[in-house]
Amino acid sequence: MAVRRLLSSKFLEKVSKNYSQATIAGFPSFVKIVEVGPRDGLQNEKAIVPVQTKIEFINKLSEAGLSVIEVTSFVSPKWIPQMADHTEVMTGIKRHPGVIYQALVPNVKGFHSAINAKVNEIAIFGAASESFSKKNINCSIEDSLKRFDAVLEEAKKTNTPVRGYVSCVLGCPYEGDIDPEKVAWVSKKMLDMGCYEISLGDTIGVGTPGKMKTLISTVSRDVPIEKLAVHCHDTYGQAIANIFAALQMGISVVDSSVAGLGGCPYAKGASGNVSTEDVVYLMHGLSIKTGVNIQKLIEAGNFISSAIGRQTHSKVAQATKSSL
Ligand SMILES: CC(C)(COP(=O)([O-])OP(=O)([O-])OC[C@H]1O[C@@H](n2cnc3c(N)ncnc32)[C@H](O)[C@@H]1OP(=O)([O-])[O-])[C@@H](O)C(=O)NCCC(=O)NCCSC(=O)C[C@@](C)(O)CC(=O)[O-]
Repeated sequence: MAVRRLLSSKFLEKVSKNYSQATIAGFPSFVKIVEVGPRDGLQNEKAIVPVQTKIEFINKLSEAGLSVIEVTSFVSPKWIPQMADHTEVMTGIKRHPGVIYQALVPNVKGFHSAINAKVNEIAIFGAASESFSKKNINCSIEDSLKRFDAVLEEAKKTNTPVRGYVSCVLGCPYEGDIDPEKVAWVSKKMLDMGCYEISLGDTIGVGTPGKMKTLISTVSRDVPIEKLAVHCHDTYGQAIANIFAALQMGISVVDSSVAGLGGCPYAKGASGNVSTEDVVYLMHGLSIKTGVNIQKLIEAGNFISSAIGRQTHSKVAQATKSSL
């Protein structure tokens, strides 16, 4: 009975209300969550998710109070068929004031399509591993940087903010360990091109907290800590621990995917991102503000999980369900 009470939604509310208390020393007072579920979460789904389902899903995420939502990607439909409906989805969603609706863009062609669909921001995506770069975007790291430079030049003309992703920061499915210095080098290049934020992607979720701390201390010598974000997949169950370690290092931007959806089609075996519900629960438990309503977030996660016929990977959503 006591356990059921602990897991009840009232308990969730209580944890969420904790964040009105004083911030715990050493942690940020606010963490920006970048919700990547509609893009990273769905891109790997074999069955095409109907446009209306995606739109309803994104509208629910907006209602949950997320301030940044990665809606889709303007990539080649031959490479990622699930994102071929990018324009319909981007133009079909209800825009909430103050919410940034972002999309992934690999090249200038994608940039123009994204701008025509009225994205607020774009994200370019590179890697710290040569092999992964070739598999994912069909070019070397050096060539990818030239492509990104061209995108950044276009973005300046329209004052479009650009975020940068670096994949394989804690390991690569093809090369194994990746030198943190290489991650720092690619991150600095993207920053110098004009990216306002660099998201460090543990694409295959192999990192552990000690490695995360070494990575952040290396990269933050070249990129200011306030411009860094972490993007953790949960393949080995380390994502929440890695995010906690990142917070201790001063990180205050975290990418996550509601219901723990996702995986990269060019990183075999990689599971979904850390679930947003679990991240929000962690933050609120640490008295860190997120602006997210956890109940509405869980509803959005349950909605998409049932629409695509999958169990949620969020421990918080599972606990809430089992207590009902
Ligand atoms: C980069 C390319 C395009 C190069 O692909 P390519 O084949 O080398 O490109 P291309 O320039 O030779 O063009 C080939 C065809 O694609 C078309 N094309 C070319 N560009 C576009 C575009 N923007 N939109 C629509 N169509 C496009 C182009 O028009 C042409 O069409 P065709 O003449 O054959 O009919 C391709 O490799 C690609 O689209 N890759 C995307 C891969 C991807 O989306 N991966 C998943 C996202 S990354 C990720 O998940 C990791 C992350 C970000 O979450 C962080 C982490 O976890 O680590």
